[in-house]
Amino acid sequence: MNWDDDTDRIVAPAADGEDTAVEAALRPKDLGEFVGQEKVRQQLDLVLKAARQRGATADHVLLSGAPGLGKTTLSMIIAAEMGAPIRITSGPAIQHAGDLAAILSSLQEGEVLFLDEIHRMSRPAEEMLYMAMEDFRVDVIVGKGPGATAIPLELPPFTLVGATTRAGLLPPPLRDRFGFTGHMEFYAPEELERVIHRSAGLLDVEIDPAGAAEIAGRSRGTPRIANRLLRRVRDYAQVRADGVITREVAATALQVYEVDGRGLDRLDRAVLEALLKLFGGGPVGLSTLAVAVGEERETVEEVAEPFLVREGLLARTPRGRVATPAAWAHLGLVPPQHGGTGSGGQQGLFGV
Ligand SMILES: Nc1ncnc2c1ncn2[C@@H]1O[C@H](COP(=O)(O)OP(=O)(O)OP(=O)(O)O)[C@@H](O)[C@H]1O
Ligand SMILES: [Mg+2]
Repeated sequence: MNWDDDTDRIVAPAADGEDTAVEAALRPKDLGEFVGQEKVRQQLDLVLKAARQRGATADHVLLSGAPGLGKTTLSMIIAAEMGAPIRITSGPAIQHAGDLAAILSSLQEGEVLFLDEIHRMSRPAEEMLYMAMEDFRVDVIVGKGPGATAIPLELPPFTLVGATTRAGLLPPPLRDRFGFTGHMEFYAPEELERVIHRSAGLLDVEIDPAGAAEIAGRSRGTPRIANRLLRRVRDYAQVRADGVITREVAATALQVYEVDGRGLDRLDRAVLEALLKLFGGGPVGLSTLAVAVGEERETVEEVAEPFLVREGLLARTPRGRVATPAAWAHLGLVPPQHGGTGSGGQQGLFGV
């Protein structure tokens, strides 16, 4: 398996081709259907209601958060709640200021412009966006060199919804031009259970509460992963069981896909096992750890570690990677005793 392409993993947070095809059908259509994110939902509800009452276009909204938490979904909900059309584009698609000018000048009044991956826009486009957001105006440059002139072009009021997985990468002048910023958090297991029940209903698959809880616990706080695991469990339930997703069906199915009870996959477990069994829990350098699992440094650092750190299973320290007590417990191993000879570290090294 090619781990460098993160999308090969069943627990990858980014969308794969199948997700893209299915997600449209599973997307909540209004704020009421949108599960969890209570704070963002309440705040956004106020922003949108107030704008509607005033008969005005809603303020620009920035949504930040990890992949698969619902940024695209929420942008579509914003448009739906405002009864406005939505235009979808992304930072990487806008390389020249002219690309952006063309989009902006064709917007209708009140339209929502969704700019995904806004942190990946080119600099000149970004600067044009500042003026468009603040003054609803762009300067179209005609001609080149000293003879070039800027022709101001009025824009109808619109709502920019920007999405980013890396809010920290946005230049402050851009961040400041959003009237509201919503930070999307990872979802609690109970919230993911609600996502799973809802999706199961839409996919017409029978699932009991324990089955939903089992999938939720392995979904890494991410609705996209919950929906993906649900689809794989559904396949298993259909082929190997009587079609109903129970706790046992979910657990067995996800074992087949090597997703453990806490949502770790094969790579995550390989990293943890190497850290515990070969290096007594660390500290060990990233490069050494990567060699031990036969992976690139970057793969370990960018693909496996973030979730392990978030789960409190692994810590990054100045001296190297260290396993936490929770890591030993998760793999059912006993940490080495400090001090004595023939310690657990030795046992870890040669024993297993
Ligand atoms: N709060 C939610 N309630 C129900 N389903 C959700 C929720 N958030 C996300 N989903 C589901 O998860 C899937 C992924 O969501 P979405 O595409 O909006 O994520 P994203 O944040 O835009 O991800 P990316 O950063 O990769 O673009 C969608 O199919 C949607 O159905
Ligand atoms: Mg998205």
